[in-house]
Amino acid sequence: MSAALEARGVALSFGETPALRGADLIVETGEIVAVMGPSGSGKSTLLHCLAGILVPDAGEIHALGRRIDNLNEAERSELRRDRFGFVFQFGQLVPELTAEENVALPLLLGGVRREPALRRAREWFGRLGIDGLERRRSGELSGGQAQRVALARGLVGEPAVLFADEPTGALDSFTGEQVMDLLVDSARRQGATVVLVTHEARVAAYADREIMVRDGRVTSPAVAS
Ligand SMILES: Nc1ncnc2c1ncn2[C@@H]1O[C@H](COP(=O)(O)OP(=O)(O)OP(=O)(O)O)[C@@H](O)[C@H]1O
Repeated sequence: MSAALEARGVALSFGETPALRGADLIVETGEIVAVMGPSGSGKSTLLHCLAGILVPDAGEIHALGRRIDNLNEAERSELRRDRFGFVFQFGQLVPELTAEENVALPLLLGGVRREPALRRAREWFGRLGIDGLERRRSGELSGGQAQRVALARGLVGEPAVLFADEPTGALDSFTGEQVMDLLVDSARRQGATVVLVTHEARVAAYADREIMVRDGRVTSPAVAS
């Protein structure tokens, strides 16, 4: 296996608050890694650094065979748009858009024309068990339905890496497990690498490997054994 993502000695502070203090991590291609650890330990900050959203103060980030921490904002934004997918805790759908437009959004931003983008978006509704909801707006969806729409949006562009930050955090346990089943199944089907931040052991159990972040460092195990 080759590495999809690597953090080397990554440090980042928010003002006086150190969030990461020398985090090391290697995620292999196609691997599903759960990032666990106490509240405030730096899990989300690590995900944001690996995804090129935040730039570390020190250390290096490598993604998909290139160093990314020294790219400029436009280059990182292009990388995120073209190669990464994202799912967040509260779905963060655009309320003015229909569900299918939300799913199509990464394709539209990537330059795909509206009709083919919507066609590809619609394919996901059957796949994720939410057909019939294509024209609804986010205010007309249940939490579980909205999170499936968000998952479809994260995967529609066939990203090399899916970043999921507490994707089930706002869901009851049954709905959360349904969303995790779909996330893992779809990611494996696409061969996507997944970085999953969660504080729930039940959710982490879906991953190939669990890593622990404490006080801004990866304490166990930073590399697949
Ligand atoms: N935008 C920000 N501005 C200031 N401090 C921040 C910011 N984001 C994170 N921090 C601080 O950085 C540290 C790490 O935060 P981070 O969100 O990465 O932790 P976490 O492990 O994901 O926590 P949780 O499980 O509670 O979401 C915390 O001390 C947090 O307060």
